[in-house]
Amino acid sequence: MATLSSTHCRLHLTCSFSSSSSSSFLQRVTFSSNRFLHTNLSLKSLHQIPQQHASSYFKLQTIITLSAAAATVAPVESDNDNKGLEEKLSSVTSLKESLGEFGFEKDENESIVSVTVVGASGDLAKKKIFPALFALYYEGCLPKNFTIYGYARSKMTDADLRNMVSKTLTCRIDKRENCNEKMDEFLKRCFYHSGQYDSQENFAALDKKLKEHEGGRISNRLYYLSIPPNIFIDAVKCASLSASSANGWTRVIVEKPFGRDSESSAALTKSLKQYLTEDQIFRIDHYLGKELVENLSVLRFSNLIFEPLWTRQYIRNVQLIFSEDFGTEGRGGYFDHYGIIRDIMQNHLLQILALFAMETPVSLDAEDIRNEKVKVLRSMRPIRLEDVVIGQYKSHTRGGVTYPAYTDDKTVPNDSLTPTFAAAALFIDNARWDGVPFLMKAGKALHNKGAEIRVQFRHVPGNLYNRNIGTDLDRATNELVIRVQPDEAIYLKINNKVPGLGMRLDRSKLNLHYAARYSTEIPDAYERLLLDAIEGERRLFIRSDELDAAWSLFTPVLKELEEKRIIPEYYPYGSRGPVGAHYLAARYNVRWGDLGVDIDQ
Ligand SMILES: NC(=O)C1=CN([C@@H]2O[C@H](COP(=O)(O)OP(=O)(O)OC[C@H]3O[C@@H](n4cnc5c(N)ncnc54)[C@H](OP(=O)(O)O)[C@@H]3O)[C@@H](O)[C@H]2O)C=CC1
Ligand SMILES: O=C1O[C@H](COP(=O)(O)O)[C@@H](O)[C@H](O)[C@H]1O
Repeated sequence: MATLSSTHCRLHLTCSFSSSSSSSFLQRVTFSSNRFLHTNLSLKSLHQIPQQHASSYFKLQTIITLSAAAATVAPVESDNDNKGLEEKLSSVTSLKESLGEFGFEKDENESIVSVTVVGASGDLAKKKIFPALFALYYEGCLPKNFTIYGYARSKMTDADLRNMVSKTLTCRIDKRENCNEKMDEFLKRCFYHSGQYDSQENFAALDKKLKEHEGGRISNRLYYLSIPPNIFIDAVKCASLSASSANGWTRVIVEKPFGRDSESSAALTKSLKQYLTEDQIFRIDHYLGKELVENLSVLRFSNLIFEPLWTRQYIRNVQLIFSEDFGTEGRGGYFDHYGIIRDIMQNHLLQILALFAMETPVSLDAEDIRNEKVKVLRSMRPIRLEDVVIGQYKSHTRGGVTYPAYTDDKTVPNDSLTPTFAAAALFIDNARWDGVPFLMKAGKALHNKGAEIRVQFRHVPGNLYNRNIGTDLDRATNELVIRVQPDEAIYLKINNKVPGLGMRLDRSKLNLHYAARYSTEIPDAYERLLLDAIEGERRLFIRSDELDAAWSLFTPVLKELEEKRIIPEYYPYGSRGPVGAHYLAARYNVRWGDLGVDIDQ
């Protein structure tokens, strides 16, 4: 038995080989990474892997490389085994040849990945995309051959772009070894091309430059649309018609908003599909790239103690909470057209809800997971207007500082009714979740910044310790908190005996505090998602039917709010938001978990 293992960035792969001639060459390939948790592939089944399973060329290539190496080093124990070795080598050869069937290249040196950031002069590109690409480069996660292009209308030279990007690379790893050296290497791979978003000619000029870098190798091209939504289609059309890869893949990351209701979203999808196939479209929801959101399924499906409790029998309510302690500063123009329900709830919080509530997927494959999420979304009860509370922040003076009202933003109309806060009660009408309120709350200009999932469990029936707990049984229910950000943590509130001779109970936490438990830094969501897009992994991107289901849920209530011109409840900048959110929760016998005094220990 020979065992080999290898690491390629996030991939950990072990091949186990049998030296017995009677068994097939590749007894087992144990393929483990943070997404392929455990997959056994036989040599035969390897030929049958659908392309979406073998989600990146790197993974297959690693198998091939290791297979070849293992065949060479496999211990030869008898004459029979010599014959076995010949078979092994011929299998490896045919395996290598079969790469073509998967559409993957044979050698990393023969291909190159170009990432073009469309809208490179903008806020998101500077704040998130370039730093994420650098972090991936620093960690050795980008392919050996890669080029990064910035594309926008602004007139800039390569040097200007590098200068602009270098200012943003004060990223999480800037204090680490060789950071400056790595930054210089990275910046040398960054280039700029100025052009209009609706000019095929300008994109053709980009194509020419990309080809020069590609130098005849297999070209794989990723476009990141970091531009306002009204120009998505122009840019996709031009990139697709004038600057697609001729011999490799072309993928496009599309930023939200994906429309503002069912109709506009369907129209956007239809237009995108004039130029791209669904497989080429990577609709990003960066919350899916956050570490603790990614961990949700692991927590649930790999711990026996959670999954049996994940049902209406034990869970009283689930809360999905997002808050920011700043307003729409600088983004009022965009925000006023969308509002907090479209900005946060319809996408980020709903995606978390779907992941939280889905049934066990058949596998960790992207399609299996997305199938389960769609089922949840399609089982949701239409949202009633009376189950929604909206608010808008008003000016507030504290400690001598005056904080602006939402409508003080010059790009926002004075009479805007756009909600900057919303709370809603949602229900999933299926066997698992029947009657369990899923409460969402999202707001800007609140007293703190954070995102968390709170799971409140039912009371202990016939609790022996009721007398010790007192009258407020709600305070004694268990609560599981998944703090997505900041200061990532997962903790479970339990009742515990205070040490001593008496019988006094208190509430304590079983606390998995990431900063204390793990020394590794948590990667930014954009790093994970960019890497996934490069590797062709679609699990964390939104499929078009998911998007349709999400809009079907929210569009009617959004329309009703707008048609009836519902006045938002005004709340002071920096406060805890409108009191209406408490009444909404109380209607379902729920108390927002983030408002109580949390336990420190
Ligand atoms: N910023 C953020 O935090 C987030 C942004 N997003 C989404 O990402 C995308 C990009 O966001 P962001 O970087 O903030 O956007 P910007 O407003 O900064 O726009 C990006 C670039 O697009 C070009 N541009 C801007 N307005 C127009 C216009 N009307 N017509 C043509 N070109 C224009 C500009 O480049 P030039 O003039 O050089 O061509 C600008 O630098 C948007 O879809 C946004 O909704 C999503 C989540 C968070
Ligand atoms: O998509 C968006 O997300 C940000 C919040 O993202 P986070 O990762 O910083 O929590 C929000 O500010 C913005 O309005 C919204 O468009």
